[in-house]
Amino acid sequence: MASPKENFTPENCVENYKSIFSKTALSGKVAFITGGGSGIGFTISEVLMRHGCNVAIASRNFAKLQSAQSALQKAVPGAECFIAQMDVRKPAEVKACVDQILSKFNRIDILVNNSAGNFLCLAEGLSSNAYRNVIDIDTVGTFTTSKTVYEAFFKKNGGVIINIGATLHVNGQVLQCHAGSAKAAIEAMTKHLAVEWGPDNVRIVCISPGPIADTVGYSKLGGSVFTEEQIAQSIPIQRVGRRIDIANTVLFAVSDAGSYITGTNLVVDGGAVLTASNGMHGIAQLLNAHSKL
Ligand SMILES: CC/C=C\C/C=C\C/C=C\C/C=C\C/C=C\C/C=C\C=C\C(=O)SCCNC(=O)CCNC(=O)[C@H](O)C(C)(C)COP(=O)(O)OP(=O)(O)OC[C@H]1O[C@@H](n2cnc3c(N)ncnc32)[C@H](O)[C@@H]1OP(=O)(O)O
Ligand SMILES: NC(=O)C1=CN([C@@H]2O[C@H](COP(=O)(O)OP(=O)(O)OC[C@H]3O[C@@H](n4cnc5c(N)ncnc54)[C@H](OP(=O)(O)O)[C@@H]3O)[C@@H](O)[C@H]2O)C=CC1
Repeated sequence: MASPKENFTPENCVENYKSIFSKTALSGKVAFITGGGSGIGFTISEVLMRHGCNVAIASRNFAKLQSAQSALQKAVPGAECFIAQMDVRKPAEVKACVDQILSKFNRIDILVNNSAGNFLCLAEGLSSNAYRNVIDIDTVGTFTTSKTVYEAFFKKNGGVIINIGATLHVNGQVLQCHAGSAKAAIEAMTKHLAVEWGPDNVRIVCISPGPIADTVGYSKLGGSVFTEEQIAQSIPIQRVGRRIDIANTVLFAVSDAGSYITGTNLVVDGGAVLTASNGMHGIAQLLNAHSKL
């Protein structure tokens, strides 16, 4: 079976990227990727650029965005990467960021709501502030950014919104009450917005990854405790996900090939959610040994 176990260059880009799509599939388009300076968001940005799309990436850490921009421009000189600092929890910063992107490119065709925060914690040990903070970043941040882009551009011109979800809420994953609740709401929001904004030619698609190696999420949520082989054994496809798996799915969903897809959730996890271990005692005891992971 073909495995996209790609190698990364020192700049974290995909080495010898082989596209299944035409390299001009997204020519002339502009994508706004929140949290595009690292992990899954970085590879989504790279893959969209490799198909002719200019991108804008934004998050809190400007130095991280600068180094991502320089790596992306080096790997894909034919497309432009614009960076802006913003916190998705602050509507004024999101609005200023969208205004900057529109003054730079005059358009936004694709929004990827990828920014998120997470950690492992039993509900019993979670403060209300910690729960609220994750909901603020993931769920409210997704709503604020979607609404801001809709009002500023999509309402008149149409567009595609990709919400990066997760499968945590499907089985009530232990240690994930905060993030599972946040991602469940994102999945629901995807349907509500698809219904309301469909007539304006706006599609909204949720893409929910399983465990994705080489990411902050993976190492924070158990990937640094269990080996890749241990995690792979529990997944029907027998390997952990790679960033490219999610980036290629985003490419498909935003391309013309995905033009009739809206209001749905694409789970991209090799079947992991079907067989994921979720025992309070096994996982919680092991991981609780690493308090505040
Ligand atoms: C799912 C796995 C379950 C079990 C594992 C078992 C086996 C699995 C094996 C492998 C798994 C491999 C992969 C996982 C699979 C799926 C993952 C699915 C979803 C992933 C979702 C993600 O979002 S990943 C993205 C990860 N990236 C980040 O988190 C980067 C951004 N993060 C941050 O900025 C911070 O971490 C933050 C979220 C805390 C936000 O920072 P900030 O706004 O500065 O917040 P603070 O002021 O620091 O804190 C606010 C309150 O939160 C409390 N807090 C903070 N950290 C913790 C912690 N670790 N534990 C408990 N509470 C915490 C903090 O104390 C504050 O509350 P107060 O009451 O004190 O004010
Ligand atoms: N990794 C995995 O296995 C899985 C990941 N996911 C999802 O994939 C997405 C990417 O995760 P991953 O690549 O692992 O992790 P990263 O930590 O690399 O990505 C999260 C990004 O969000 C940004 N961010 C965090 N808080 C804010 C904020 N308040 N405002 C703006 N941006 C913010 C971060 O940048 P900065 O710090 O500069 O703000 C960072 O670039 C997330 O939505 C996550 O929930 C879902 C399932 C599995």
